[in-house]
Amino acid sequence: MAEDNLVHSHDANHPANLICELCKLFYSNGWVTGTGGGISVKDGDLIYLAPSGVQKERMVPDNMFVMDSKTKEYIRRPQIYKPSACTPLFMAAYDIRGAGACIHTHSQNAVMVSLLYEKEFKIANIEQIKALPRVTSQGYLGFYDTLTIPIIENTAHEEDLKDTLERAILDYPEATAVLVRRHGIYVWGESVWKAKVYNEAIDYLLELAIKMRQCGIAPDGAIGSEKGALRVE
Ligand SMILES: CSCCC(=O)C(=O)COP(=O)(O)O
Ligand SMILES: [Zn+2]
Repeated sequence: MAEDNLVHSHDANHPANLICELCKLFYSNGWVTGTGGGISVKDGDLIYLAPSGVQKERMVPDNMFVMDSKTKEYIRRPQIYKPSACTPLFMAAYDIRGAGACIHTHSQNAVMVSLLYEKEFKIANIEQIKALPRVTSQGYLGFYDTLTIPIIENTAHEEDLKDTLERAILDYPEATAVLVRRHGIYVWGESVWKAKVYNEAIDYLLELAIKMRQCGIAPDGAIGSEKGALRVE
């Protein structure tokens, strides 16, 4: 294919190589098993997308789709595959937030939290929150800040999440992620590495919140509110 030079590179940081490397890592964390989930990367005007319905940990750069972000047309399109069903959702993060990469996982922590909370997930006063951006202003959240992630309802088909995901992105300008009930999470960032770190930090906080609730501790409670829960004096 004439456009193969768009995905063939010896540079480990080339988007086509990064998508394959990161999907292996995400697979080992249980985030993209059974073909679900994935990652898209934007490089200048080019958007790199994985194929749909494939084992994400076994992909090679040659499998990648490349879209022109301005015309929204594919300039590389492997014939034996369809592009990821997450493409319209990744586009929402690029078009509305100017993201540099967007990750979708089927993390069980994300699914579990979506079952425990109604409209939004909140957690406060935990050190790991400091890995997450303020988004509407420079810098990162502080230890005493509250992280809020909206939750949208799932749909029968991934692409049909587009309108509600876009609504949530607009309604929660400080969010860098959206949870999808009974499904997983979308996390984006200014660059591929920031998106990766945000996704890791959020998953840590989701897992922690589940454990806190199991112990009767409110994840968004004030410091000291845990004293009534379990503490043995
Ligand atoms: C078991 S995967 C169901 C579809 C889905 O939720 C998903 O994330 C698949 O994305 P793909 O990139 O394979 O179209
Ligand atoms: Zn999915």
